[in-house]
Amino acid sequence: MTTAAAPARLGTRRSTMATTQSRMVADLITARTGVPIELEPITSFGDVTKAHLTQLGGTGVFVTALRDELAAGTVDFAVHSLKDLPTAPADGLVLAAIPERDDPRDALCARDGLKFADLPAGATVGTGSPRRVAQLAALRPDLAYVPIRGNAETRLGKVTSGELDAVVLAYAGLVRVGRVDDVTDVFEPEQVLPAPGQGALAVECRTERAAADLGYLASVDHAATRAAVTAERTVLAELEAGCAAPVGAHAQVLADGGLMLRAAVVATDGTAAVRRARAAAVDPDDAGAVAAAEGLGRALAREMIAAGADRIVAAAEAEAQGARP
Ligand SMILES: NCc1[nH]cc(CCC(=O)O)c1CC(=O)O
Repeated sequence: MTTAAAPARLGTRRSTMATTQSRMVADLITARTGVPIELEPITSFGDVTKAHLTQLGGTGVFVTALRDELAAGTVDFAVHSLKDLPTAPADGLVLAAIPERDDPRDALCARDGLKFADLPAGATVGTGSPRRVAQLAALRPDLAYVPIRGNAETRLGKVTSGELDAVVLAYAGLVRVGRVDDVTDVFEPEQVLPAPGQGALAVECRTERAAADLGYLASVDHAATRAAVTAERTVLAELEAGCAAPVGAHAQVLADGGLMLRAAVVATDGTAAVRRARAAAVDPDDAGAVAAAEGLGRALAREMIAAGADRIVAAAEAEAQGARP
């Protein structure tokens, strides 16, 4: 139980990006509610293993350790990168707040200030994301895509050391670790659709506490972000795809209050793709906004499945299974 005097305990992974984003959320909560918060660093299996992400079954590994501490009551709430959260809800836990998202786009960090179009044929591009490889290979099949692991600093080091010509990372993550100056190009969603929920954070706590002593977490929820990421993640869920699947999705609240959702499923070799877009009248401030966003995501996913998207997802998952020891 958190007393009025004792600071609330916020569970966070130890990486620079995780602690920075947790501190961002903690400061926002304190600014809006006056509640003092202290960060409790937690080590996840994903942080200590050298295995490739696809061999670990996706980014769920980063999440499990934080959720164990929430269930045990050793921390009061946790901050995750939303895109790392499995779409299936966790028993006894709830996303009490989804703060306003940062820039969701993917970014290129290349040597010599090079833009994507200027990379020479055969240039090496490092990424651990099948979603990025699939979409980049469709744009530039003449480049060599190299699987990489590690935090943002480790990945950027492969470019400065000359091991790779470029790496691709999320713009939001680069901002949070103070490395936005390494960005040499940014991919618009029309070129490379981000991961569902990319750039957004999620504040998670035990369900019964969200409506009780942790009710103040709702103070940092951002309705337009919640509607957008709900639509994006519903596409992923409906496709029965994991966080490591070659699925991109991005939703935007339109000026007229509608919600425009775009999604793509692209074969990891860039040869086959299903891309669709659909809009719906979703007012983020309306009580039914989340349900309407789910309906939009479900409808778009079913349209994509009818065009063969599930077969591309299944092939990619089989390929990833084949890569796991
Ligand atoms: N698992 C890696 C991860 N999880 C969230 C982000 C980016 C930050 C965000 O999406 O909030 C990253 C790094 C990356 O994709 O470059």
